[in-house]
Amino acid sequence: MRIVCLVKNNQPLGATIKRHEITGDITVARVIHGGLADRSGLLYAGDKLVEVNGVSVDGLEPEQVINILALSQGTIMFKLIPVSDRPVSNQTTLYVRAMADYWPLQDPAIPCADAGLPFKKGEILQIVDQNDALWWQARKLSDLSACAGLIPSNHLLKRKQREFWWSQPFQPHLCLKLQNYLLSRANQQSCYARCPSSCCSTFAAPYEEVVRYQRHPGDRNRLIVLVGPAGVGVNELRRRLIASNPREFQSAVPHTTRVQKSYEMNGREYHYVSKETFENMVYSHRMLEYGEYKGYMYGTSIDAVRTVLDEGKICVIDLEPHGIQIARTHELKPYIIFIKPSSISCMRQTRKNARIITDYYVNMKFKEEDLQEMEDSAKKMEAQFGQFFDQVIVNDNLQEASAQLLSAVHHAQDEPQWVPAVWICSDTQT
Ligand SMILES: Nc1ncnc2c1ncn2[C@@H]1O[C@H](COP(=O)(O)OP(=O)(O)OP(=O)(O)O)[C@@H](O)[C@H]1O
Repeated sequence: MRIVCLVKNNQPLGATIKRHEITGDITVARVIHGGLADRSGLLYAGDKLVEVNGVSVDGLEPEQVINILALSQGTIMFKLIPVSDRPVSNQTTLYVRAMADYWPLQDPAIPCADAGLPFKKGEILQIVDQNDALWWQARKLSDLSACAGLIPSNHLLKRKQREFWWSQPFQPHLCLKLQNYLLSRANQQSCYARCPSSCCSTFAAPYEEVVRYQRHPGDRNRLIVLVGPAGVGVNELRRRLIASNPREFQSAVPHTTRVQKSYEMNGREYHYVSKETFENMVYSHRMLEYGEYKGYMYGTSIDAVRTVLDEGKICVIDLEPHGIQIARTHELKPYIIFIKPSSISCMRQTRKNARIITDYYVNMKFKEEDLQEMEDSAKKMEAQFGQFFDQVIVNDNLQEASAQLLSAVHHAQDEPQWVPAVWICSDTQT
């Protein structure tokens, strides 16, 4: 038997308790890393509680013991039987990117909601304890000095996603996308990204292991991918970036099956290929995205991106969000920048003289519904793909957005970044 005294001082105890399934004893279920109990070094997972502040826990429910603990101020005295085999901590710290949001206060299954760590998709988490198959302990990268919190394990979060998915009304999944090889993404016909499992990624891993990556000056540049709703200014920003220094920045030359015009040069405006060649490229997964317009195929190939990168330049392309997963490879190491519209009231001012290309009109003024559609589409993109965005630029003032883009592109090449561990650890492409 051991007596343990902890001074609470309005902070949580930093431990959870449970009833042992076989013996019915109240035991310490887990000690939260960095919390009061952990820092004291006096409480361990598996310790059997006998008394709390002189009250026997025999026959009490865990909730009743928690109530006693919650009401205690100042010093808490535990009488306990120490666990015979203290867990040896041989865990390696792991960093992951959250691919889903998590709100502990809305999760009835969490052992202690107050000990939960809420997070949003895209946030980097430091996993400090995976001893429990269902509940891991983690900190946010943005607050590593804080005490850890409980998060659902990979397995558990996946199960939750699956349950949530089944509880939703059926919605047919369309992998149809708009495109911009010709005039505009807004006037496109059918266009497709290769549809990997990610496109139907309802059950994709909820956490992605990441590592810190610093590109060496001799390495290839990272591919820069711009994503945004039609009309937001992706093309304008890309054009301005390339025009600012064409020796440094370049776009990938698309492929097409349409006939070359007299003033065009093969490999400059497009790579002109036969339908058969184009289809072969699609089937051999060499297209990042492709589409059909007026009976001809258009697409951006991985080879075209590689050509730019091999010249030592920074390749800047725009992709529909469904194409992000295809571009996310060990070879291309894409840095994804989301171009976000500013508020509708701001756009009414800034887009007064701007022109949009629609299904029927080229160079048409933005109407109120175009701005609304842009805002709605941006929200959907963020909700579905926000976890992949390395940077978000609000395109309000064009000059400022261009300057931010330039700085983001250099940041991507020169500063250390969190990237998927498989890009670095594996020799194979992912
Ligand atoms: N910040 C801005 N302020 C004012 N006008 C802008 C701004 N950003 C873009 N524009 C203008 O808005 C129009 C649409 O931009 P852009 O063609 O780049 O859109 P997009 O995102 O590429 O969409 P799409 O592929 O449908 O054309 C263009 O006339 C462009 O000059």
